[in-house]
Amino acid sequence: MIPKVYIARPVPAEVEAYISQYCQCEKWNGPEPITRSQLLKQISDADGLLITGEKIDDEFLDHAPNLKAVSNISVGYNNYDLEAMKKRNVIGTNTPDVLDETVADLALALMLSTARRLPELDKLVKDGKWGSKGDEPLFGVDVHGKTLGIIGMGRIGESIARRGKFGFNMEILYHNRRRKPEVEETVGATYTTLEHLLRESDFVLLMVPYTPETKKLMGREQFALMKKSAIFINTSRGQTVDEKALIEALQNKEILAAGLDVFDQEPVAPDNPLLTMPNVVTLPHIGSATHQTRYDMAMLAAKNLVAAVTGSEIVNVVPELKGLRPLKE
Ligand SMILES: NC(=O)C1=CN([C@@H]2O[C@H](COP(=O)(O)OP(=O)(O)OC[C@H]3O[C@@H](n4cnc5c(N)ncnc54)[C@H](O)[C@@H]3O)[C@@H](O)[C@H]2O)C=CC1
Ligand SMILES: O=C(O)C(=O)CO
Repeated sequence: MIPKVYIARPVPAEVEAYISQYCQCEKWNGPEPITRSQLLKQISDADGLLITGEKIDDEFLDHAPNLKAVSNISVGYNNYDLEAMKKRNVIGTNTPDVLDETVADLALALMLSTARRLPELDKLVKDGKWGSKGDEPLFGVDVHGKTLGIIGMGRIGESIARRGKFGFNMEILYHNRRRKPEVEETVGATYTTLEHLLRESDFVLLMVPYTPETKKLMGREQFALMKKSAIFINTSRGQTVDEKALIEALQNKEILAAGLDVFDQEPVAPDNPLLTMPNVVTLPHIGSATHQTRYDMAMLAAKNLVAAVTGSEIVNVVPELKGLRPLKE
């Protein structure tokens, strides 16, 4: 039997063609992203699914009794209810490695644009107010030579650390679930406690996955430990931050500024106070969004999916679901 797969997100034609060589494909063609209720109607006979971040939980799996594999076009897989998937023997995959350098570029871009106030000053120039903001000088703060504290020294964290060290001569502190001697060796990074990192860093950058353990990892207490002159960057997931505490820390000038690619609620609510703060640079979750990298991610996700539904060796099963074998029909 040829496996049936449902492609819930737009993918390049080559990616669809690749999947079609092995599977019977259906895909979402709507102009807007597929909604959950629309997706639930499409999956009743699917063996495999290609998605980006849709929640895979008990309710979802109840609608997909044949499902063997879900392939995320993203490295983060906090959308997987791992227990629900384990219970039903549904494999989940993700797309690590191919996006590391692109996301690291974006993290540095966010650091630079927050420190040097690029969006604010870009707007000034375009509004015809070259060089003037009343009496206030248009000065920012340096990035080079400062201390960068990375929370979550994984694949992307390491790519960021290299840029900080070798591109900007920064001192790198890191906090991670486990110590990484290889990064200490290659980048000269120093492993430290979260508290020490927060106290010492000029830039605090969050690059952990979103898990029950990292939920609101940055809260009121953590922001209070940061230097008043420090900049907070979040390129992980919005839920790793207590957003209310971040807003208060900015309002109370406990920290200088923030650069955010991710938010607790996405798309971010139009009345979110972060959107009106000139010292906050906001992006619409575009860490990996270059043509090449999104192509590579989609192709990798397609290969993971095809391997999973055809019973070949799958490259990127997420660690918590390794060892599952799809039930044979
Ligand atoms: N903004 C964006 O567009 C993107 C965001 N991401 C997010 O970044 C995350 C990280 O991606 P990778 O570097 O590929 O993952 P990774 O698994 O290689 O690295 C994550 C690191 O965080 C550490 N960690 C986990 N829990 C921790 C805790 N409680 N305290 C301290 N350290 C902890 C792990 O030990 C690991 O070293 C993804 O899970 C995703 O949520 C990833 C890509 C793009
Ligand atoms: O891959 C991820 O986890 C993202 O957030 C988008 O690339």
